[in-house]
Amino acid sequence: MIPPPIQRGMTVLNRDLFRRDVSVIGVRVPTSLTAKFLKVLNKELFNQPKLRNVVEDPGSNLSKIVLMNLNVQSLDLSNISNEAKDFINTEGLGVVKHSIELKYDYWGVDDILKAILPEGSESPSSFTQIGHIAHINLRDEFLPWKHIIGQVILDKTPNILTVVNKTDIIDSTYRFFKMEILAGENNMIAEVKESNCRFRFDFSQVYWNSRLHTEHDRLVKMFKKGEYICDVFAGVGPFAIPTAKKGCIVYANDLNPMSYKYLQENILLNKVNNKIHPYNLDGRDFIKKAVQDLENSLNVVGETKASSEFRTFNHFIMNLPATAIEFLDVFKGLYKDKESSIKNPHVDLPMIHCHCFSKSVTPETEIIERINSIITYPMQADKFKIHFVRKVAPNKDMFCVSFRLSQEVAFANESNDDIGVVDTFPHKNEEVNVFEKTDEQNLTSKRRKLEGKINI
Ligand SMILES: C[S@@+](CC[C@H](N)C(=O)[O-])C[C@H]1O[C@@H](n2cnc3c(N)ncnc32)[C@H](O)[C@@H]1O
Repeated sequence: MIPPPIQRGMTVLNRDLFRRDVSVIGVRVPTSLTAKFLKVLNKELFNQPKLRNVVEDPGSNLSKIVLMNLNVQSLDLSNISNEAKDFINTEGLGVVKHSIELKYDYWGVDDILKAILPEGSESPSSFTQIGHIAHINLRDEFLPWKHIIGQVILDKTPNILTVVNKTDIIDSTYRFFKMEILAGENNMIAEVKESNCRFRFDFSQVYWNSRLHTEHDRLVKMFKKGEYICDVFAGVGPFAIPTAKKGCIVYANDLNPMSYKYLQENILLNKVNNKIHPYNLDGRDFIKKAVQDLENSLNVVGETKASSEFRTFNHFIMNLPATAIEFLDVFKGLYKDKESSIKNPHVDLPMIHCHCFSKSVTPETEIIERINSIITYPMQADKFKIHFVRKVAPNKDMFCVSFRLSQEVAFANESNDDIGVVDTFPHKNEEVNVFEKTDEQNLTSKRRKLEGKINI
């Protein structure tokens, strides 16, 4: 690939400085002979990405110019193959100089950034796409060029209207990242499609991670139509909504008022309002309330009364990996009032799917120890199924531990009211640093092209 002109020291993107006139040697060939001549040429051909080997001849409409490789620099064609030379001589073809003007549009993100950033830098061009938003995580060394990097990604990526830099500062409660807009529209309301459902949310105020797609699908697949599912840390609904769509009854909760707002919106968007009960509570309060609400609702429809069989959730989902294990104490004595009806061999206590991080070299042992110390009625290691979800940092992995709530824990003679509501983490609302819109016209035309595509 012909590189763009080097522009070290550029701090504001000037696209006009990315012009390059490339001088190419060409052979003027009658149109009728062009195909034959091309067969003779091999290594001699121009062969540059996105550029033609054969161009119009400005001097005649009866002939074409066949462009030679950039190694061929002299009109005497000294370094081309004998076969090609013979063809040219036999047919009496003329040799000309041809000029090609390359502009900013010709090069890709990496080419442009390599020309601007300090020599030897790895191009920081990789990003994750959330709807129309590209988010990158720039290393400190690239921060002086952050707006240029954002603008080049914006210019060269179809469907992207906003580029943000996601910093490592995470809201400790609601788990969303502080981010700043580097280029494009100040519009953080993303729409994405996952598991055949639509999700709309403000990416600067709620948690969303497309890398969890497989984990969302894995658990959703596990649930059977008609089961009762309790999603304790539901976010904007990536477990809850597909689960409801497959015919489960879902109780879904998130403490972040913005997640709750978009969870409700997504429930409507996906037409599952008769299947999901949304809550905006702390996880502990929610678990107690959801268990009670489900029981009341079953009583209303006569299910529990009609049979002496106890019914409750089939599954709890607890995806708050930083602290979910600490919430497991709420299950101690959660069903102690139901002991007589539940101690029926045909009744299963719920499965709990609790996400967590581990930095241990023996994560299984470490995780089980942590869970057992919280539930205080230790369970054997073989009662836990531990699934590796993903690597989140070089020495930190995310797991999902699945286990069935034990009778010892469920009927423990402890009042889980004593546990109280623990606000484990102070809430820190980071402000999103918003920059001026850039290249309004480009964006408007891009948006027009995108219209109809975004509404998935
Ligand atoms: C890691 S996110 C998971 C969201 C969603 N389940 C997913 O898979 O994308 C954890 C969620 O828990 C919520 N959260 C944090 N602390 C909470 C608490 N004490 N009670 C309920 N929700 C909480 C956060 O707002 C966040 O949306």
